[in-house]
Amino acid sequence: MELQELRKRIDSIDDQLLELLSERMTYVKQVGELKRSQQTIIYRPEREKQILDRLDRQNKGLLSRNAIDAIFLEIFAVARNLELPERIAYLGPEGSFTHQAAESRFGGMSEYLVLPTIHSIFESVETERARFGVVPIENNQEGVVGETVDLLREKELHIAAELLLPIHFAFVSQSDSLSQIRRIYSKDIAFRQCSKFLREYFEDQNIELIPVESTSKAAKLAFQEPDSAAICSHIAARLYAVPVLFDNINDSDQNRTRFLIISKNFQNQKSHSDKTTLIANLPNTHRPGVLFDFLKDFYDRGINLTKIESRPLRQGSSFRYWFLVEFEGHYEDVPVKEILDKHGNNLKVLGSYVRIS
Ligand SMILES: O=C(O)C(=O)Cc1ccccc1
Repeated sequence: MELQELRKRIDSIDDQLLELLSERMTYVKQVGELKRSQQTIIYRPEREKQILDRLDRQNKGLLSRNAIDAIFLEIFAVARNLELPERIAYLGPEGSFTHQAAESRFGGMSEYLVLPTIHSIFESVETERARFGVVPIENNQEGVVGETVDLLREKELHIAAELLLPIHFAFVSQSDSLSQIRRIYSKDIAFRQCSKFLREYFEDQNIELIPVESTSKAAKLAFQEPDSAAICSHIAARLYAVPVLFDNINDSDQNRTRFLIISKNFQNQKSHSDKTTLIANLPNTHRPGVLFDFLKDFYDRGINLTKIESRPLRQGSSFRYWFLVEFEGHYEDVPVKEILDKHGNNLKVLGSYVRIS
């Protein structure tokens, strides 16, 4: 086919796409009207997952699952924003990994509130300055982000969804030579994920590792201070114009971070693959078998635990703990309900949401 003819066909498909997208939007609007009359929420991650799974099964063309997800997540976000503009808070400045995570789910059309700390993200969602907040919760090499886990217990918020992001770190600096570098800025969890690199290049040198609130803030500082460096994303390096000296310096190339989307008063309907997160503050944990008895309730009902993390209760000088527990299933499932009823006030459910593998 001639180039001109190919372009003509592409233009014609674009026209059809536009028309179909407009038609889709009229139906979304009608759903929105029905929902408003029922007082329900417009963001439905479990419904979006259902649509994406169905499209993936239908797909016989050239698009990969990732491509389908990227296109349709953007369509969903645009539709939600036309219905009801949504503001999303994330850990900034721009170019942080949390920024990437937020955009991957909420697209280019949402309004973003860029905040300096994880704590301020929780606060903005609590006070409803933002409808949703995106926070990192754990890394598959390094474990949990303590600040996020502790805030989940302190604040009365819910988990609407989870998402996973591959993480690749770059080492960036204005300096031409490593010997001129005096300080390295990054987020605490990022230093730990690049420990081999830091040992290999900087063990013998007198270099300060300075933890800051985010890797993108680190990149900004590295731009301002030529005798410093930062560990950050490629995107942050480009955004703040700091040259990349080493790429992919993470200890593991399978490095992934899990993020949560938090919201106030959010409840998901059941999907076919849900996960639930709860906080267990069990009484008498100094006695033998208390945790065992609790976990046995899950075992007896065939519920698969995916995570248990103990965190200090911070009660006086004691060494006592509460637990963040995650498992497969939805809080409306009968076996899960039985456990919730049995342990009543000792458990706080943070949410059931679509499980991402
Ligand atoms: O500092 C950032 O860029 C963040 O968004 C937090 C973070 C840091 C390292 C890995 C994943 C998330």
